[in-house]
Amino acid sequence: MFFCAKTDIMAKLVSPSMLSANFLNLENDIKMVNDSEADWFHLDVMDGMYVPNISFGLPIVKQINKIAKKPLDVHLMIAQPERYIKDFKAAGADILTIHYEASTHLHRSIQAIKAEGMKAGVAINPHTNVTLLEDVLKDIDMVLIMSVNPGFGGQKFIEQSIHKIKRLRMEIESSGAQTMIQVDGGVDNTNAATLYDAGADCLVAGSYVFKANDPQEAISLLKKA
Ligand SMILES: O=C(CO)[C@@H](O)[C@H](O)COP(=O)(O)O
Ligand SMILES: [Fe+2]
Repeated sequence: MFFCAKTDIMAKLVSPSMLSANFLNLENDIKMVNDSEADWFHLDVMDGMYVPNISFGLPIVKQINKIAKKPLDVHLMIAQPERYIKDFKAAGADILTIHYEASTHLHRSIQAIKAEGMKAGVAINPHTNVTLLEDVLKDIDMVLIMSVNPGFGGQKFIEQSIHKIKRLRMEIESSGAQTMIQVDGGVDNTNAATLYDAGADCLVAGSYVFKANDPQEAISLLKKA
């Protein structure tokens, strides 16, 4: 399943974050995700400016795209993301998520992502109120609620995020938008069911999946939560 509207079917998607994969043997982890119940590949691009960490960029996304058999869900944690929309399309991104806080002309950037034929996502940090997205909700395919501060894997889930998911779900339903809700940061088998119940459609999990003895089983547990 690529995208599905909440109103059609209860979506329970899982997008493993490759930030926690083994970069000495990335091919092995890509194949593991290909053969798992995961829906997408979550690729965290960090620039050391918008967030304090540097992860990977276009060359790695291009390589992953060569063998990934599922959509590439690219989470851009970079300043002025509008500069790279065409490049990430060329690298193979299917869903391109940019940060509300990093975008001066958010509406224009959303249109540019869609004009390239990608699904458009907007991410919000823990301090950003979901109501700020009211005027673009119908224009975007997905809202990514950061449940940790962006920049690193392996952080503790921020409980207030559950309230934000519920509030955003209510806003989406009352506006008639078809926007999906993705939750990213500190997700594991102890909070997955609560997040889906609160209104999440897609869970991102990095360390929970890749530190598990059996990563495919960890993905299945999230799908079944
Ligand atoms: O965007 C980010 C971090 O900025 C995430 O996608 C993390 O990579 C998720 O990692 P875990 O919290 O699941 O370990
Ligand atoms: Fe992410």
